[in-house]
Amino acid sequence: MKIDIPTLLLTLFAGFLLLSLQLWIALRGALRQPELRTWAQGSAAMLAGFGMLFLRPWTPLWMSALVGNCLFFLSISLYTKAIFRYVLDHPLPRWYLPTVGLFCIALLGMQHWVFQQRTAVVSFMLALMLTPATLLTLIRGWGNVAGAMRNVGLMMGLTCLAMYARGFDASLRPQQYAELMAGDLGPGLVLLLSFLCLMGAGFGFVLACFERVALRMEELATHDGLTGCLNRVTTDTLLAHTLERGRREGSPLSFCLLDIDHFKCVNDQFGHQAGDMVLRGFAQAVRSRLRASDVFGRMGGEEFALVLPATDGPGALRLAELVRQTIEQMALADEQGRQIRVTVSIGVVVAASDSGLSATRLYMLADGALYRAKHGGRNRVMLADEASDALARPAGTIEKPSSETVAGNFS
Ligand SMILES: Nc1nc2c(ncn2[C@@H]2O[C@H](COP(=O)(O)OP(=O)(O)OP(=O)(O)O)[C@@H](O)[C@H]2O)c(=O)[nH]1
Repeated sequence: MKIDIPTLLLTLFAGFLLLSLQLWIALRGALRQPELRTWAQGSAAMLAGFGMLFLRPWTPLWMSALVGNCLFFLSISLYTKAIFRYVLDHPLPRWYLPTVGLFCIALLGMQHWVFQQRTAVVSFMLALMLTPATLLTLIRGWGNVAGAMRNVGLMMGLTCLAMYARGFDASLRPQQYAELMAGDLGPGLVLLLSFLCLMGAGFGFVLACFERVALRMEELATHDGLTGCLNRVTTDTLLAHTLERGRREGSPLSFCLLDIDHFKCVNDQFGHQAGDMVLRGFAQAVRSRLRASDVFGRMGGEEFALVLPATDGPGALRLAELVRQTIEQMALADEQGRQIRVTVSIGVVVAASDSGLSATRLYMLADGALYRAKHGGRNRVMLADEASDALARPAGTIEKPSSETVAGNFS
């Protein structure tokens, strides 16, 4: 059974036209991502390549074979560039474009070869050009980036396999590829499969870009952009959730409020950017002391919170003290190399599984303990006391003991 090659080319042309249209729509919408733009350019080149091949009966051979294949090479290069950007955030490897250039020059020398030989070599060239991006997507992109990239990797892998297969088949059974406008069923299907998979990779890439945007938006909605900690809303939600869960499972929960001491002085003395750097360093240092199940959130400004599931009083106090010491020992430097040191005050509250304390009440108690820690000289950990910390401190009532000098915090 024979397959009519122009029909096949027309089908692929229509498919890539649809893909280009999708990409164009995606690019005009909220998805203005450079990688997607590069992929769209690749698809436009692919479309033009198919156009050239389709026009083969009516154009000189050099135009369809040379220009058409060069357009395919350009298209694969652009796809590869998009993948490298997406997965590694790197440009193309230095050797890549010179190699493609060599392939284009080789095409010039192949103009007088018989069709079968050219088919074999061009198939190998296309497969080789696609291999780095395929391997990159399968190896590096598999676990690290959006799940849709797995589909892209699989589709590109199938394209590569189909193109290598076509190359080998055309070398071993050249008679099957003798006719320009009609192919045997097997080779025709392999050709169709290779480009359909490439088209599938394109749709997968659009999805992967959407998925990455969605992940970023989710990250922005739940995390603090400066420190990478959870934001207040998420921390509050997780506190209520963990409290309820502890109650059901009969395990205690501890909640800590952490407030960097004299943080205003850091901003005043070293500048706001250094202040931001301290907040990031602080978050990183605290995080290094936590278990995976602990919740660490930024409640606003220089105030942070820890939700410690299945942690009793001694455990929470031990961790809080460890955090306090870690921050006390943390040495950061601003851009001019000036050393910045900060300390932290921590209020801790423990909710036994049968305590009936609400999340709001826990927050008030921890805040009261934090107030006592500040009032008692800062750089210390205080455990909440239901009797004395029953009422949250009025806002802005932390007094700086007169014996304390701000400069003592810095060196
Ligand atoms: N650099 C920087 N500063 C911030 C940020 N958020 C809040 N601040 C500053 O943090 C400071 C908090 O000051 P205060 O509430 O007086 O507290 P403090 O100076 O740490 O004093 P105590 O808590 O009493 O030890 C203010 O100067 C805020 O402008 C931020 O994201 N970046």
